[in-house]
Amino acid sequence: MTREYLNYINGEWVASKGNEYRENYNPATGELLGKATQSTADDVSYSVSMAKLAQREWRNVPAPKRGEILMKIGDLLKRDKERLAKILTEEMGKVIVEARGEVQEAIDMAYYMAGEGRRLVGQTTPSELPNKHAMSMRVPVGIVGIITPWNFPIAIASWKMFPALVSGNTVVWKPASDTPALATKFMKIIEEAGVPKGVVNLVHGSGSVVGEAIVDHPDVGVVSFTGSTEVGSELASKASKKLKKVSLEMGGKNAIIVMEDADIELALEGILWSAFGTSGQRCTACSRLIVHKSIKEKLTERLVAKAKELILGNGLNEKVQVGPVINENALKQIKKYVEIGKQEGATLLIGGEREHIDLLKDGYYFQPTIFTDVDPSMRIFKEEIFGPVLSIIEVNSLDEAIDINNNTVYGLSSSIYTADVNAAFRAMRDLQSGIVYINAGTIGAEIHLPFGGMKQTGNGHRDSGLAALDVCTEWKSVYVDYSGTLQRAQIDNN
Ligand SMILES: NC(=O)C1=CN([C@@H]2O[C@H](COP(=O)(O)OP(=O)(O)OC[C@H]3O[C@@H](n4cnc5c(N)ncnc54)[C@H](OP(=O)(O)O)[C@@H]3O)[C@@H](O)[C@H]2O)C=CC1
Ligand SMILES: O=C(O)CCC(=O)C(=O)O
Repeated sequence: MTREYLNYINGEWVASKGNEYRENYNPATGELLGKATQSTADDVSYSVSMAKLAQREWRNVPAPKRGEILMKIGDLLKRDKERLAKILTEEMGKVIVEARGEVQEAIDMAYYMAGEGRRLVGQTTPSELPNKHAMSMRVPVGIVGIITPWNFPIAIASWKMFPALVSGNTVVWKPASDTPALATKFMKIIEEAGVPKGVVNLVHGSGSVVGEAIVDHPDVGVVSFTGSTEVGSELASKASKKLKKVSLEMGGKNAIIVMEDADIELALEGILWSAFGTSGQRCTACSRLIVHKSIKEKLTERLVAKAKELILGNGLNEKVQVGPVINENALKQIKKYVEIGKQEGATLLIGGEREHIDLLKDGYYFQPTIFTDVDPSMRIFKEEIFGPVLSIIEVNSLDEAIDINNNTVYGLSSSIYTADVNAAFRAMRDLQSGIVYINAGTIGAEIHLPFGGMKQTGNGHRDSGLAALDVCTEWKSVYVDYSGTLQRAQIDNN
């Protein structure tokens, strides 16, 4: 029997009245997994009204109690970690070990934000006047609209949802159309943890209907989005006309720099997993390798040999290292860029084709692909491909490497391999990206630090870490005058 994924609105599992469904498939095998209800703008409107009602009480639940509920969510995610990881691999394709790692991020985020329930610190300051108290506190914005992508379907949702909940907001969440099964299982855990009805609402459906309705709704105070630059910038311009707060986390064209004094074995591992892990479908994936001329040949040779040995296949098999890409469109998009690279004059060293695996004929596999002789004017150097495609660029100095790293409209993650502490500190200072790694690849962010990028990767906001609270709260400054007399600051009596 085909599984049905329903909306969860005001504590009830319901299908959209529109009565339309979208099927979801296992990208490793082509197997039909289930079908998700396709919601309408009316469903969004109903969920927003329920979220609004629920927020009246939720905002007054003491924050430590809200934190306890998040703690419970963390416990349940931990209990069901293996089941969640399996659903994630089946639906999205990433290999099981990465899926476990992603679920762990949601667990970590739940516990981290649970602790925030006992902090949520504001400031107290001296007043200019006698017998007057001055302080500031965070207050919830109200309703947070969350729109998430398929590549990290539970981690990114947790980065956005848990800060919103602990600070007293309610949520309307639209997951990606390609990952409704995991969203449903996540929502069931939230329900089981005792989150009151209406506090988190899940609405399945397309970006153009459900996503836009969330952005358009006047009662949604914040929209937190991760996905493509095209959709993010479009959505932001609409929302900003309504003076909404928008947090955007979008593309990347991340680079690893390898200097002549680097530990080559270490660098090879970092490059391999940053470029080909998750089939290159991370916004932090490394798609540009900037190598010092003196070691380029040796590094390239070793890298190609290692990439050839990667085992492609169904990520449920523990031995598999690279799973499929998300769908047929992704395959086409990646192949298109391979052809562009060839036409632009880059040299294809390995890969470049769809991979057909005997027993997995309907899976969407793409070979790990490496280009060399790439220059910064090429589209494969500049544009996000979101697949297992790496471009190698040769440099003569650290200055040149940093310039090339920064020569992109994006600014998410950068890395440098070097044994020179001076070079490491210069890179830390000068690389224009929200995340910098020294002697590690471009992937593997931890939840207690801010996650996000500079330039066109985002709009200045961050997921994760304490910075995530800034997205879903406002600052309120409060003055308490207990002098019993009329006193006014900033009136000069002298
Ligand atoms: N920075 C990152 O982490 C990510 C970047 N990307 C980039 O985006 C590209 C495309 O991936 P994709 O997942 O399709 O990204 P999209 O930007 O299309 O989708 C991200 C989310 O936004 C929704 N959405 C789509 N259109 C609208 C709209 N008009 N208004 C509101 N919400 C909308 C999607 O819904 P639906 O699923 O229904 O279309 C999904 O939930 C990738 O190739 C990659 O370059 C993708 C994923 C993550
Ligand atoms: O690799 C990471 O650090 C996180 C990646 C991620 O969240 C993304 O690609 O969307």
